[in-house]
Amino acid sequence: MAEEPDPEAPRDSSEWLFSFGVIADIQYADLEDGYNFQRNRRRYYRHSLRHLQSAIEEWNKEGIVPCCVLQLGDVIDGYNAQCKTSEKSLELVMDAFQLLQVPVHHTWGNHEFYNFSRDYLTNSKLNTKFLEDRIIHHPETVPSENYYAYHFVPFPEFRFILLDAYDLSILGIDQSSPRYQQCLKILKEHNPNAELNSPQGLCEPQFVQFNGGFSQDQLNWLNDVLKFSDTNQEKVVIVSHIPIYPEASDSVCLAWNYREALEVIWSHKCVVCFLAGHTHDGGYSEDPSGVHHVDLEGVIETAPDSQAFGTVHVYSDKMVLKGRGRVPDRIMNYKKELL
Ligand SMILES: Nc1ccn([C@@H]2O[C@H](COP(=O)(O)OP(=O)(O)OC[C@H](O)CO)[C@@H](O)[C@H]2O)c(=O)n1
Repeated sequence: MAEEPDPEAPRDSSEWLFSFGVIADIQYADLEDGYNFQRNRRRYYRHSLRHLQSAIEEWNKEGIVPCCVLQLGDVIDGYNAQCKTSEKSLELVMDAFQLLQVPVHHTWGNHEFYNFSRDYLTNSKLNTKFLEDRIIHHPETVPSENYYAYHFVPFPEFRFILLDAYDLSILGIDQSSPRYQQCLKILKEHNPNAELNSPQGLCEPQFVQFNGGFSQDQLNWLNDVLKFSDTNQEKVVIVSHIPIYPEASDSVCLAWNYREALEVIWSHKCVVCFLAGHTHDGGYSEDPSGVHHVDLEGVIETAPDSQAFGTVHVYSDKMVLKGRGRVPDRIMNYKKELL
């Protein structure tokens, strides 16, 4: 287990344990290049599939293949819905993932809901809940079926938790449902704009339609899993499409109730890092409690001559993100309570 995965990495006394891959915001569509809403970032809809394929080739070729890949959401672009190519595009992306030698854990982002209903996603290949681990005699750590979240153990004493950042959202749900009405009420209470995607003039600019949040039910479940991890000296990685820490994201691209999620996380010692996508520009910050927040650079806004993915090497005292192309390297030391 002590073999060094990266021959160029500085050698130190820490022991390498395992590695995993990360990739975000592929947003594939068979379309010419376009731009983001502000028209200041180019989007490479067609080339994003090539970027994914080359990431998979590189992961498969790594000396020690990562144990799994975390796909941080927005796998195909919302334009597919307008072009009626949602299923075809999803199939192409899934065919690419099929070539990966290890399991992929899929997170759901806003573009999943532009293309598919929640019910459709639940029955699709983007539902990787079958990869979850159950903790015997701890029913409180079993997630509800009302949201798409689960946890798994890729390596002894490490628990990964996938969160559903659109658990509170008006995307992907039937407009006649009580849940839709409840979420629309929350959104409108914080956003008086006629265009609910617009953050203009908001004191809490994250309250836009293309974001979402975590229900109390999901936060209670997260709290119970983290309590178990604390008790059992586990180290935890949390994965969500939407970021929750303002210093690592722009103020618009945060989860509606990011403060509540932070409160839960900060009441436990076990969390090492929070990995998210959504912002496309990327970001990083270590919060005052020592949790590392990484917002991964999005594939969709990555020029053909660059790349956007990474491999996280997990050691006994830290995690090291080795980024490719636009994704910078990050060293995430464990808090002293975890050593
Ligand atoms: N200020 C804005 C921003 C966006 N919109 C509209 O909202 C929809 C989603 O936007 P889009 O940029 O496609 O969402 P992404 O998930 O790709 O990116 C998230 C962040 O924007 C990245 O910085 C779309 O219909 C936009 O037109 C808006 O109305 N006002």
